[in-house]
Amino acid sequence: MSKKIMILPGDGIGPEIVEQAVAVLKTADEKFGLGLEFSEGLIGGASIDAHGEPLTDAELKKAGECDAVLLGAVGGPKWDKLDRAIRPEKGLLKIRSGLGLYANLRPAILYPQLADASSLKPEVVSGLDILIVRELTGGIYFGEPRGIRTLENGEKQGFNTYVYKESEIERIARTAFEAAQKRGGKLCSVDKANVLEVTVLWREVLDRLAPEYPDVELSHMYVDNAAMQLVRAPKQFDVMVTGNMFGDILSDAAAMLTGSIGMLPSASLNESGFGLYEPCHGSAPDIAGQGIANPLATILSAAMMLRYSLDMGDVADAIEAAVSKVLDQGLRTADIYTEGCKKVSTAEMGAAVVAAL
Ligand SMILES: NC(=O)c1ccc[n+]([C@@H]2O[C@H](COP(=O)([O-])OP(=O)(O)OC[C@H]3O[C@@H](n4cnc5c(N)ncnc54)[C@H](O)[C@@H]3O)[C@@H](O)[C@H]2O)c1
Ligand SMILES: CC(C)[C@H](C(=O)O)[C@@H](O)C(=O)O
Ligand SMILES: [Mg+2]
Repeated sequence: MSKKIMILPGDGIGPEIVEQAVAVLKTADEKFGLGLEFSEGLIGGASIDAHGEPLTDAELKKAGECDAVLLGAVGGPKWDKLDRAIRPEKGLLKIRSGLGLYANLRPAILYPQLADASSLKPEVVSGLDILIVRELTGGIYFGEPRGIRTLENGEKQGFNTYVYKESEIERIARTAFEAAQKRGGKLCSVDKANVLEVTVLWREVLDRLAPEYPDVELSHMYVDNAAMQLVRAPKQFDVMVTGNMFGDILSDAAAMLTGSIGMLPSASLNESGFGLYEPCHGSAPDIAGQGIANPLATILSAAMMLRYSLDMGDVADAIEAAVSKVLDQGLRTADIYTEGCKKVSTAEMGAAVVAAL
């Protein structure tokens, strides 16, 4: 039976990196006979330009009818001056929320070949393998009321609302506990329970569920300390679980431990295992169009797609092994380049992964 994959390249470097990931998927399809079928759609600035909105309802419906979605990135200076309701980023929030993709898995793994490219000393990061589980459809990103209002004295005030229901906390917590069971058995929940009531509730729910997972060692950490610990001694962590905004920030920090944000893939899953797969980075306007972006985070996101949504774990393993092989060959895009290696373009890196596969 064929598997329908919707491709949403988006903006900036999005189309450049997605092209390489699709080439890898097509090669895997030919080699292993996967029966993949591709369709392409618009999101972000590309959709604003074509339809006046960052994601049409028709495109959202099409995405939901596929088996999985692969996305590049959205946003860029061209659309920064638009009314905030039609910013490219709203398209991303609409697809995440519209498809119920509450569980965002962001694995930060250091490939040993990139130890020199990490921001930290090799001995601090060698063997690093962390999974950040980020709640993706709630919290301050979606809480109401929100907006910018004018006060009686004429001054403007911006406001957002940080809310989580117990049920929202419970389902992401279960995702994280189950992930910890399959990995190193350690779960660190990150909050700001010394200040924010919403995260006092977060902590309570995690503690209530903990006895159901006796094989998982649960700890709690305030987000400011967690940011510090991530760059001090990251290997103390196995699985980290946190809300939408803290997860956004901590995953970018974790990215640099692996050498570059261009190495960090992600999966965003709903209750039935349907998923959207995208690199954790953005549209990188500063390097867009130059053919130098690192496509590996997107290629690794495609591997996650095969593993989590299409039940093709063996093929995912083969793609990850191909990525490791090109790193063994010393090939590096500019962001992960270190002396003695061979600097390659986006397309050369993609072609090398295809060849290795
Ligand atoms: N998931 C997404 O679509 C997503 C994520 C983050 C930011 N954004 C959007 O992207 C735009 C730019 O945001 P930003 O500059 O804060 O973050 P960014 O992640 O786009 O870029 C941050 C830095 O990392 C570099 N970088 C990112 N990806 C890279 C790659 N694959 N290879 C090499 N270098 C890479 C960029 O060149 C830049 O210096 C904004 O409009 C933002 O809203 C989108
Ligand atoms: C572009 C933005 C809406 C998005 C987020 O904050 O979730 C991005 O930073 C990410 O990490 O995927
Ligand atoms: Mg982010």
